[in-house]
Amino acid sequence: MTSRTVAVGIIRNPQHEIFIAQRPEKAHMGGFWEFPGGKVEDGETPLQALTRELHEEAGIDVGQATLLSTGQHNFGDRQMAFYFYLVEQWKGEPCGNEGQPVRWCPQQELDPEDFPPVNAAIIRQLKAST
Ligand SMILES: Nc1nc2c([nH]c(=O)n2[C@H]2C[C@H](O)[C@@H](COP(=O)(O)OP(=O)(O)OP(=O)(O)O)O2)c(=O)[nH]1
Ligand SMILES: [Mg+2]
Repeated sequence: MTSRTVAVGIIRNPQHEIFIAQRPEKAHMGGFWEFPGGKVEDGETPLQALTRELHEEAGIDVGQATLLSTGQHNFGDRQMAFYFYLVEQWKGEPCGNEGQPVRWCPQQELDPEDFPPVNAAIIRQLKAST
């Protein structure tokens, strides 16, 4: 079974809205909403991958990122480890840099059902932290 590490950015503004993007229909977990991010490449740390992915996908330069939690998910055909970072400082205006649908969602309105299964725990954690 293949095993990958994924770095994910929870981009949160001062109004406690979170920037989310919709995965392309044909991608793995297609159609679900996600926190921008992607796979850690050989030779990268998760934080380096986060910075690269948020530049590519959301058009921002990460200032500071705090590791909130990690998670593991067995998707049946693949095993993945996740690093969920909270990003509250960045340069630029987050956008769908790859043409993907994006929106700002109030933290308390995040619905785990809109996201891949591994996101449920971190969404619960965010909502509990107000
Ligand atoms: N970015 C992101 N990926 C997630 C989340 N939840 C979740 O299960 N995933 C899964 C979907 C994908 O299988 C994997 C992320 O890989 P990706 O498809 O974004 O990879 P990437 O940006 O490096 O893109 P690519 O080069 O492989 O096309 O993690 C999430 O909240 N954000
Ligand atoms: Mg990605």
